[in-house]
Amino acid sequence: MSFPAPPGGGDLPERSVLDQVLATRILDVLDYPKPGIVFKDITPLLGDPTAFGTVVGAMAEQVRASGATRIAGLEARGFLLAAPVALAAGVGFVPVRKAGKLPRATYREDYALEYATATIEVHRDAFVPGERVMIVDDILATGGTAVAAAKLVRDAGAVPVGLSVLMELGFLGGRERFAASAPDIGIHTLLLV
Ligand SMILES: O=P(O)(O)OC[C@H]1O[C@H](OP(=O)(O)OP(=O)(O)O)[C@H](O)[C@@H]1O
Ligand SMILES: Nc1ncnc2[nH]cnc12
Repeated sequence: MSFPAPPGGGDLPERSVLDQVLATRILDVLDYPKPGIVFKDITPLLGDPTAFGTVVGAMAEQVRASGATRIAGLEARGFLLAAPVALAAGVGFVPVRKAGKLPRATYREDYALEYATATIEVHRDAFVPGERVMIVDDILATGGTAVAAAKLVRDAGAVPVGLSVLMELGFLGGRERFAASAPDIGIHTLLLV
């Protein structure tokens, strides 16, 4: 399978399918949302059913291999991947939402990410006690979001067995930060930059 280069992109060198997704369907946007940030825009990927399907299929395979029975998807961009991955893997989906969006009793966690601070919540009864959960997001950057999500899953009585992300920004140290806080949770990354 191969992906056409974007307009003006020229010929691509020989690459794996996932590397082609990175090269052609995820765009760098400079100085967004703040000066100095290189924002990874995944909207071209979402608009291409072949690329989107490749990513969802690969992440669903990680879920099956992990034995997870539920996916915790992180608002907002994480939802775009986590919901189709949950369906493809045949497991349930639990939304981890930004503060104030869930209607019933929640656990909540404050955190800092690459360019902001935020609070996320999950319903207190979202999981079957002790069930295995895969956390799914689009990007692992500083790791602040992922660390907070793993804590919430534990607070809610489940067992986070993996973190699955489309892309990891290695230079921001999220993997190391996540591993320091949750050494028992495997990190699955499709694309490392
Ligand atoms: O590793 P970190 O430094 O924590 O950054 C990663 C997070 O940043 C983005 O979420 P954000 O809340 O900015 O945006 P969204 O609402 O569009 O998903 C992204 O979707 C990850 O959840
Ligand atoms: N550089 C970045 N691009 C897109 N999403 C992000 N979330 C945190 N850092 C990001």
